[in-house]
Amino acid sequence: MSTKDKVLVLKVGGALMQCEMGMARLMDTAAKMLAQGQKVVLVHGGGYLVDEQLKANGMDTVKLDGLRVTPPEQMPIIAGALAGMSNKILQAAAIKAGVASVGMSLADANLVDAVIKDERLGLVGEVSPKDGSYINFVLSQGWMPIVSSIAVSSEGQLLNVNADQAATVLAKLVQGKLVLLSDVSGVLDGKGQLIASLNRSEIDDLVKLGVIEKGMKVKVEAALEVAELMGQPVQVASWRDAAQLAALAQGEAVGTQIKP
Ligand SMILES: Nc1ncnc2c1ncn2[C@@H]1O[C@H](COP(=O)(O)OP(=O)(O)O)[C@@H](O)[C@H]1O
Ligand SMILES: CC(=O)N[C@@H](CCC(=O)OP(=O)(O)O)C(=O)O
Repeated sequence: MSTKDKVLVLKVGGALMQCEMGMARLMDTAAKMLAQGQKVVLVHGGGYLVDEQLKANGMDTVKLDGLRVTPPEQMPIIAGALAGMSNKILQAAAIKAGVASVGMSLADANLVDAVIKDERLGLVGEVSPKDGSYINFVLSQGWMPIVSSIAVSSEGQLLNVNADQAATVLAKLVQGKLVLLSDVSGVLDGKGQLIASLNRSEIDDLVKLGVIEKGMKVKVEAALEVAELMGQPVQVASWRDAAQLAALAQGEAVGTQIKP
């Protein structure tokens, strides 16, 4: 299978939804890729919107090791911000760029199995791939799935899944190529310089030193899991950087390569 035959699983972080220009550029890039026959799954976060909505409802944000502690009373607001607001803002940007999309979440069509990850985190989900038939059907129609990281357990409980982890599961489900786009150009070293590539032992060292922390720690660990499982590099780059997006559309390596 050539690289282009592989589905591209593109994950964007929540800061994108606050940047009209960033969304327009990203969707133009997606439109170009689709026109070239490249299948794209867009997975999104929305952490900033969740923070805003919790605040507007008088609730606090607590994070543990980059993951949001999710008490039951926050779940409706979190689901609304991610599966509702963020998902539809991105669909609107897609439509504006001429991209036909299907807005969905991890709860759709048996995509994943979801369980509570760790009682200390409340309603945070851990997901594993289950059934790719619906997402593959959507891709076969030339539509772009836009997927939020809200899942539902077999007991019918809504669960909040970190969006980088959601992207890894979808990459496994469609055997795709994973690119994680954030608001930084990649993984940065202690001096703020872009690191071109990282393997497990280098990541462990930088985590121990506290250079890679919070959301970036979750991200590189998610990337490493897919890189090792699928024997291919995962890229961490930025949706803000027009040059990186243009290179991505050409199938070039961008940002930091997380290598098996
Ligand atoms: N070594 C690092 N290099 C780059 N960013 C880092 C690093 N360590 C921590 N970060 C933080 O991680 C953030 C990206 O993670 P996160 O906020 O979860 O992004 P997203 O919402 O795009 O998934 C950066 O904006 C930065 O604040
Ligand atoms: C469990 C957990 O942390 N869930 C995340 C889901 C959204 C997300 O990951 O958004 P970004 O990609 O913008 O960071 C949250 O509630 O913020």
